[in-house]
Amino acid sequence: MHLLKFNVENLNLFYGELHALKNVNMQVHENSVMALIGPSGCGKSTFLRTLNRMNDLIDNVKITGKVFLDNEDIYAPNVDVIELRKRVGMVFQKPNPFPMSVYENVVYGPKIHGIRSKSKLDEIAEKSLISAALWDEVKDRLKESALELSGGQQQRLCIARTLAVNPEVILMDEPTSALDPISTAKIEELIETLKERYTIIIVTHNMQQAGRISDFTSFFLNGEVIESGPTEKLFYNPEDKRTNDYITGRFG
Ligand SMILES: Nc1ncnc2c1ncn2[C@@H]1O[C@H](COP(=O)(O)OP(=O)(O)OP(=O)(O)O)[C@@H](O)[C@H]1O
Repeated sequence: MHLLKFNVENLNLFYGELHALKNVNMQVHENSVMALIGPSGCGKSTFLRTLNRMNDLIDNVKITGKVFLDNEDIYAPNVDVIELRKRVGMVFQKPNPFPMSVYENVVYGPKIHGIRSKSKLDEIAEKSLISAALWDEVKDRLKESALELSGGQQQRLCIARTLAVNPEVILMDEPTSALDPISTAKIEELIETLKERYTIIIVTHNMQQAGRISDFTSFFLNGEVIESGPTEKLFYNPEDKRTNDYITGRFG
């Protein structure tokens, strides 16, 4: 069994009066893919954002409980949130490249983190684009605006941008929901190779996708984790009737 990357204990999150995450407990293993599924509004994205403290940016949020990353509580007072977000990168639903060149998108993070050497930045750009399965398509277009790439290419560019700062975990919030089936298949293939080096946690509305790409799945409902475990078990032999009802399409 892989080492534990995240260990979440009794996590609660409130947006003002709204109790959006209720006593969530979860363990995520290193070099695995965890899918978060559940109907709209059940707290999947909120939970994902607690793992790199993106909710800190939202007003009026209160969080209790613990989130351990490699046994360190990421909500402890001495935690450097910038460093945390470098270790735990994020890819969003809509590809959001910066309005700059393909190359500048990828080296943006490394530059902010102080890397100045052109040859080093070139190396990072090439390596990250290769890892994001985009290099062959853009190696002659590095100076072009990222906004000229197709949607699927833009999303792989966003993945390359995340990889460029050397993360340990990649959070993905419905990364293929805005993409066509071919681009989706490319991202799914990519996730399969990325998990050899990274831990991946992905929100998806697409149950087939969860079945194809994840090792573990957690089913959320109304802010609670109803069931969490190996994907095959959750899909073919769920313990909770609500899980069964959801995966067989009875609601959501
Ligand atoms: N910034 C916010 N401020 C206040 N309430 C919020 C905020 N973000 C989310 N919520 C509320 O928290 C609950 C959980 O939302 P969340 O986006 O985490 O669910 P989700 O399962 O990811 O939904 P979806 O699948 O539709 O993206 C919802 O009731 C939502 O309206």
